[in-house]
Amino acid sequence: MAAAHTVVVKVGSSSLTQPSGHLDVDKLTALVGAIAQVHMLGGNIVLVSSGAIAAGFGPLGFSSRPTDVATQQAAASVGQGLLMAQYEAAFGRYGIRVGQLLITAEDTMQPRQYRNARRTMATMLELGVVPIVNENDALASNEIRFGDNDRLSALIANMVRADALVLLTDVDALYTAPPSEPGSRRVPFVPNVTQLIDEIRVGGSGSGVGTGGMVTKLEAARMAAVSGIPAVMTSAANAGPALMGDSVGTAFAPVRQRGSARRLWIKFASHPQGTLVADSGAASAVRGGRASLLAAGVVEVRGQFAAGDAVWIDDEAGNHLARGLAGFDAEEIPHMLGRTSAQLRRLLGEEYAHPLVHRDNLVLI
Ligand SMILES: Nc1ncnc2c1ncn2[C@@H]1O[C@H](COP(=O)(O)OP(=O)(O)O)[C@@H](O)[C@H]1O
Ligand SMILES: N[C@@H](CCC(=O)OP(=O)(O)O)C(=O)O
Repeated sequence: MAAAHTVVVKVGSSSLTQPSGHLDVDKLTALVGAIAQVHMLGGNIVLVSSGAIAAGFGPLGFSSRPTDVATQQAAASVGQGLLMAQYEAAFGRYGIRVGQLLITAEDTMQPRQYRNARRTMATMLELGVVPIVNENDALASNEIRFGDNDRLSALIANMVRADALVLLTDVDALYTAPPSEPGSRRVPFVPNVTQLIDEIRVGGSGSGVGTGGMVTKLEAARMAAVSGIPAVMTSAANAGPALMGDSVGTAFAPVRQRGSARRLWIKFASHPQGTLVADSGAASAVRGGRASLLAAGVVEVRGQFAAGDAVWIDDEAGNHLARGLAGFDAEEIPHMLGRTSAQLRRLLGEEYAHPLVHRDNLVLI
């Protein structure tokens, strides 16, 4: 961490607000102080900040976080402005400019939006601006929204080629079980987060304002790890020591070289809307990696989905082999099953002579 040049810091709702649903300006100011210190030492920081919904519901007169999506979106629209006003003022005391980026899950997968977001953030960093990122809650549709910002922060870390990801929350570390359970123990280091799962029991949010709890934080750590990015998870109160490289919280080692953000999204963040069942030949081709799923090797299609939606690819025994983005709507696929590309071209036309899932859009489980 001490050697990292570009760091993505994610802070959760519970670390920025009071339980009443109003922004806790002292907490926000303390966080900004820690980030400003790194910035003044020449480090690049991208801040992924939650808190729009939590900051918006109190001023709108609600006594607790709304549960329906439309009201959450309205609360986020109110809260996002309040949040940015506080960040502008707090960073302004150090002479640091901030800029807002509101991103949807689609932006992290569509190549053009992805490139634009990456270029904008790179330019902001060159200009000495601290980008402050949140999910575009007002626009994100229910089926595809992240909801929490943990996984979004891992995708942003991948996007800006960060050297480290810092997840700040209301608990000081990962524990062997939800910390409210007696006997749960602190876990200081996770050498391979992709293999962790059996010994650690994780639960949802404990705060009433956060979303996702430890489940999505571990997913974010896993996404970072397979992108070659180390992660640290600790409480927002430990932001300063964590950014300075002190051993606080839980450190997650990277397990692999950097991969593409699009494939990370498909593997960890997409919501499959249906299933394509592969015959034994297609199943072994998919398992082997780098193969597209052709209609000739698919025996069944289940579910309602449109071209571009995520689907499971299963074998005939019902095992999940992979996730991918469908190349066609579910209704189009029954006419295509079992046919080769040449047959599809002849019978249905050139636009059908394509894989059901292209290998660039297919990720093994
Ligand atoms: N094994 C675990 N170790 C640590 N915290 C856990 C664990 N399982 C569940 N949690 C809960 O996850 C919460 C943090 O998630 P969340 O409330 O979504 O925070 P944020 O708003 O920062 O994203 C903690 O307060 C804790 O109650
Ligand atoms: N984009 C939402 C994030 C929702 C949320 O609660 O996230 P988190 O606190 O990171 O679990 C917001 O700003 O309110």
